[in-house]
Amino acid sequence: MRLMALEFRGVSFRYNRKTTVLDGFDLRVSSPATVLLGPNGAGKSTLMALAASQLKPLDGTVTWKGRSPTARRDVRAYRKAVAWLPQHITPVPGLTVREQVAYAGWLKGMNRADAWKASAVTLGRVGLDKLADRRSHQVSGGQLRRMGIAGALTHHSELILMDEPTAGLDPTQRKVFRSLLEQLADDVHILVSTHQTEDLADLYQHVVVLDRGTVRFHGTTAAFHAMADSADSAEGPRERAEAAYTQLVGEEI
Ligand SMILES: Nc1ncnc2c1ncn2[C@@H]1O[C@H](COP(=O)(O)OP(=O)(O)OP(=O)(O)O)[C@@H](O)[C@H]1O
Repeated sequence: MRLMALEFRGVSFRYNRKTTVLDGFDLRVSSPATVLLGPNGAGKSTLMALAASQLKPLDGTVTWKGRSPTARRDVRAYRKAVAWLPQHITPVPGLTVREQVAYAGWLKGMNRADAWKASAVTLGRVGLDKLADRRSHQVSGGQLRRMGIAGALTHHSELILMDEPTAGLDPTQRKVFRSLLEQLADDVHILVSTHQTEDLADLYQHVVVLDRGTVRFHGTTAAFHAMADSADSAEGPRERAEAAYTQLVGEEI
């Protein structure tokens, strides 16, 4: 069986001549729930977009279970297995929530009937069954993100990449989303970039800290928190995470 791991090997990427974001970058993420932290401009979104095959490395490879989105024979399987939840989800005009979820399955190669059937189940899983018939442009930001997850579950993604999934959500929506992430961890891998450090240990087994295209820390959440043990102010989980982060990056989240 191929190992469930996302690997960046010798990856280089720049947007233009001046902005090199990654240069010979290596990272291997294999834990089911990993959080990616880093200051603004660290390269988190770029890393996620490369893993989502929205961007192409100038050099090196990105693989999931040994498959690369840039290899012709792998591209379909890779895109089916790896789902991408960008920060801003654009609803397809005119489609209902359920239609859009089924559409996500169809886009990944499912037949219409299977995608439609699966969409009812996955909407239930994300708690949106009551909104299934509502137009997708008439739901809130948090509901849109849950709809995106339902789409990823519909085509049985193995890894869901999420860029700042709780940004801009009110505390109630954030709580709903976090409990959904907790449930997801049972059967799908997640890689989440975030600035929200509260209760990292409840959700993630591993932490990656990225700073200017370099991995400053990669280890268990317990090891990450342990770095803050000597800090006086590190009382609650959030404070401990922030203290650990500050030690690594030298600034607050
Ligand atoms: N489309 C683009 N064109 C040119 N430069 C870009 C583009 N997108 C990002 N960059 C630059 O690439 C670098 C990495 O940006 P990226 O968005 O990946 O960082 P980030 O860690 O996600 O930051 P944030 O937390 O602010 O979202 C930054 O210097 C940024 O200014």
